[in-house]
Amino acid sequence: MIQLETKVANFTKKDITEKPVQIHVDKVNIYYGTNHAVKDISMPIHEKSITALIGPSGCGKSTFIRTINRMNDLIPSARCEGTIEYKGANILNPKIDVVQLRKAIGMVFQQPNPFPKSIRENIQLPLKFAGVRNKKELQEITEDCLKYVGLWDEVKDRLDRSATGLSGGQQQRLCIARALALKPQVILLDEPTSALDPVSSSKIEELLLQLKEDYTVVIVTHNMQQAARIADYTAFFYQGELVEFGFTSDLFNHPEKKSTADYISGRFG
Ligand SMILES: Nc1ncnc2c1ncn2[C@@H]1O[C@H](COP(=O)(O)OP(=O)(O)OP(=O)(O)O)[C@@H](O)[C@H]1O
Repeated sequence: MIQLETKVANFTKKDITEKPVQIHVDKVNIYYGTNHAVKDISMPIHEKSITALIGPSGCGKSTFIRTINRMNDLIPSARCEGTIEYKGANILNPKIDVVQLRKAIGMVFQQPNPFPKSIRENIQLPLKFAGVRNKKELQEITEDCLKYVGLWDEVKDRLDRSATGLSGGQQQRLCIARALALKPQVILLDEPTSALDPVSSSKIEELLLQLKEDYTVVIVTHNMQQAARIADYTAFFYQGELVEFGFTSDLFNHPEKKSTADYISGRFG
């Protein structure tokens, strides 16, 4: 049992109004060929909350988060078993409409990956692909999403310039805006700030706290202070297993497992 000196989160357990579970993960196993990368994971993902996935390199965090919107389908050797129940269906069912799934469950990656197109096209191309044709509607959604991520004032005069001319932090906020344009319910973020400077990272953290008012957020992070600052729930992964899951304040202040305590106190990882 360890006590961190720093205040790990700006809430206590009793301040959280626990939201309903939106995604039920049950006995999920993921393999790359014979490598059993994720082992028998079961956990809830609560709606309009931030759930952080932490753990040392190679413990399966990215593999697991990618499975929630079937991004692992793109890896030929990947195979997944178990149930991830969302809206009454199993996300892992091969018959599920993956395009619809990825609209509902968007993803943002470690390296900002805007399309090498204009800022406007970054928001509007996925919308056009999804069938939105009305110019006024396209313009409104573009403005709303860029405002939501706090980018509108910075880019409104250069919407037709290349997105690759933006700073890393701006690009990452654009990628979040692009995901929001498709009106998702859930946003998955795989180490969204690890390639950014501290000021840009802090803006993204503020944005994530704002996002959870309207969206369910799942984030992989190597930065334990970040998990402690923003997450309502934290899951500690180690060697492919989910060692501990709980309220962030409990997990950081009163970890139940020795390996959790060792990891969050920096004794390994
Ligand atoms: N595309 C892939 N093909 C084959 N094996 C993979 C692939 N991606 C990950 N793995 C393997 O799956 C296991 C878990 O890796 P994963 O990247 O999910 O861990 P992680 O916790 O996200 O690590 P990191 O924090 O370094 O990103 C590792 O053994 C890794 O080598």
